[in-house]
Amino acid sequence: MGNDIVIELKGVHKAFGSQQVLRGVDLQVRAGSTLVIVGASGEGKSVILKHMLGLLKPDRGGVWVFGRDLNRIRLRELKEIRTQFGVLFQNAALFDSMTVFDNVALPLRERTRVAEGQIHASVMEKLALMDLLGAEEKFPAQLSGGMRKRVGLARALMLNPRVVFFDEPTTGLDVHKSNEIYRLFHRTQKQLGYTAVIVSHDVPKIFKLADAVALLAEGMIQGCLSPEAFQRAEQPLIRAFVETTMGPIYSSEKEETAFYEAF
Ligand SMILES: Nc1ncnc2c1ncn2[C@@H]1O[C@H](COP(=O)(O)OP(=O)(O)OP(=O)(O)O)[C@@H](O)[C@H]1O
Repeated sequence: MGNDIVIELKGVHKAFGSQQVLRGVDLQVRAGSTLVIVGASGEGKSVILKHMLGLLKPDRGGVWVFGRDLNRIRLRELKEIRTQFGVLFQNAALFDSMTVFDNVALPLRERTRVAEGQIHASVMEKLALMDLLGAEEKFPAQLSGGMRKRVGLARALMLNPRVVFFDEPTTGLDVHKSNEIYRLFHRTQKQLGYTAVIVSHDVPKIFKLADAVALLAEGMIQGCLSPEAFQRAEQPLIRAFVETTMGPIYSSEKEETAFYEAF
């Protein structure tokens, strides 16, 4: 594994009962890059993320994170690796009974011995980064969907992770709010320099942010290419995916303008 590869899957097979989901997935994630995994619903994109996070074990094949074989490490080491991960899943998974401040402070309180004074400073810094100052005493139910995702992103970035995983981060948001999430993603990635692995249906928008796009189909990665190469690829399954998803690229000129203005 080269020094600049932070995560690698080699020949990963995974079945649930009689359902064979992954049939030999090979994939590499480069340090500091943004990898976007695309593919039809139910193909196993989230299953790939769960292997990277060490939440699922392959039936066959292996997963290496920061050069370490997840099949050969102890739980303590896996937990140590996970402290360098940030995760933003579809529902943002906030605790409803906790304020925004406490939700964002949680990783520091649970996983570190940082003093409350420093926690306050760190939380306020992340809230400012997400344009959330003033919302710290609110509860999740009092927030809009877009704000909830931003709180989730603030929390995911709290421990300054080396890798951040996004599983369909804009599900349920309108165009404006999903552009806002991608704008904040772009800004924080530049500032903090993390590696990003994103599962998304926001094609073709996501191509603007990706360094590499990987198509999962028939249980395998059919190609992991730059967005430009992906859109020109001759490989029949990639071609078919591009043709069905790229259709009319933007539904309106207004939407296109709004997207570009967001950067
Ligand atoms: N823990 C599990 N037990 C049994 N089946 C599972 C489990 N996790 C995933 N699956 C099955 O694996 C398949 C792939 O699921 P996955 O959620 O990875 O798809 P996906 O590509 O992320 O889909 P979507 O784009 O709709 O989110 C599905 O058929 C799902 O039901």
